[in-house]
Amino acid sequence: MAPQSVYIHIPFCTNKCYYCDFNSFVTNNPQLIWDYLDALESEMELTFAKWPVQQVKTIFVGGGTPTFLDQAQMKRFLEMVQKHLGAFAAPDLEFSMEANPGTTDKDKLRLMRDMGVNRLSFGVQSFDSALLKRLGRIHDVEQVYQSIDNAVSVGFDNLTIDLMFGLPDQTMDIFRDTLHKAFQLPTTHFSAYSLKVEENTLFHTLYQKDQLPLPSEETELDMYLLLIEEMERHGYLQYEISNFAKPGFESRHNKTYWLNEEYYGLGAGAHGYVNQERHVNAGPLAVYLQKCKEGLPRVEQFRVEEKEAMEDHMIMGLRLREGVDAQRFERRFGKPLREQFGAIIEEEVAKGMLEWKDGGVRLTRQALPLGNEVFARFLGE
Ligand SMILES: C[S@+](CC[C@H](N)C(=O)[O-])C[C@H]1O[C@@H](n2cnc3c(N)ncnc32)[C@H](O)[C@@H]1O
Ligand SMILES: C[S@@+](CC[C@H](N)C(=O)[O-])C[C@H]1O[C@@H](n2cnc3c(N)ncnc32)[C@H](O)[C@@H]1O
Ligand code: SF4
Repeated sequence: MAPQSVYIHIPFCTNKCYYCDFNSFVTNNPQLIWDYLDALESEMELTFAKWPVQQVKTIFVGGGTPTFLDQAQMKRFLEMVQKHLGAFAAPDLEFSMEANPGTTDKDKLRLMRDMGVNRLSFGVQSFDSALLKRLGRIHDVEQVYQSIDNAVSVGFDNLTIDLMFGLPDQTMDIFRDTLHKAFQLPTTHFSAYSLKVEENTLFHTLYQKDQLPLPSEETELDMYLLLIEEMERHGYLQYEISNFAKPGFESRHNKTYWLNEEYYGLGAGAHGYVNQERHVNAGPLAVYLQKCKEGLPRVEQFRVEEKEAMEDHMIMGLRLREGVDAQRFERRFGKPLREQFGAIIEEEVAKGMLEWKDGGVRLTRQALPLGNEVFARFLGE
């Protein structure tokens, strides 16, 4: 069965945020973007010729900052998506695009909506202007409201917001205020991540010099618990460690990943999972562009053997609040979940980290902040 989800990466940003190590580049050369779009189209052609699309249920355009594209570039990009995927779109296609406050005028948003985008993911991070500056974001709080107003006014009704916590000098009160402001907005979904200090970022340099005043681990945990409590109180159900949705508005694209299903991955640095093989594309722009002239832009590709697929299945699936469904596991691998992982599961159940519920196994509430420790148990056994 061909993948039913497509990820497309747009690796450009106005500025590099101080904490970010995602594959993104700052450029003021429009030609580079046009060249990138040509390369992307050649990757699409080769990919879909080799592994033909049957039906597409989700498309996710991420970055970088997809809305960094100007009106003409956005039009070219969306026409390309239409040309290669339009005929295969499921009637209830979820078509998400990341949008950064400060890069979303009404005309661009209207074009996006007219060309089929039906879900926007706003990178807001915080409703505290000082903190936004501290993060190196290009927008202030006013621009968040403006962007969301623009989106609603051109007809978007499925909006998600990314937030971050555990940020330098962020107090519980600042975070509580951010949540309070977030709940005033017409959103169906939130993602909230605790800051990870990544190598090769300004934050990492500051951290090493002891100049990054992060909240204590205890405060960070309190923020996470506050997040869960407040989301629930406002009707957003926690369906994954970092994700919350009004009922029916879970991200179907991201569920592809958590359910360990296959997806096409296109663009610089994108990863994909097609025909039982995982692959990673070249990240640096020059390499990606060059490789696309010669064929597929992949730098890594490997077949996922059954044992690894089972481990992935656990590690990804346990992120979901519904957990890993035992029947689904058995249907996919022809082997009962208890037979493959029973011993580890029972040990973790005894420790209070996992629990059986509705025919599946999932993290207990107390294990939610400690997921990584549990996931590690399923690796390389
Ligand atoms: C971690 S955020 C979550 C998005 C948002 N919170 C939502 O649910 O709509 C998504 C980011 O992960 C990265 N990403 C997702 N899928 C990817 C893929 N297949 N290949 C490469 N990067 C990917 C991209 O950088 C993208 O901006
Ligand atoms: C790759 S970004 C793309 C979204 C978009 N470019 C933006 O920043 O508005 C996806 C999300 O990952 C989160 N993120 C990025 N770097 C992070 C880090 N070092 N620690 C925690 N979350 C991070 C942010 O919430 C961000 O919105
Ligand atoms: S806008 Fe998003 S992708 Fe770009 S540098 Fe900032 S966090 Fe990273």
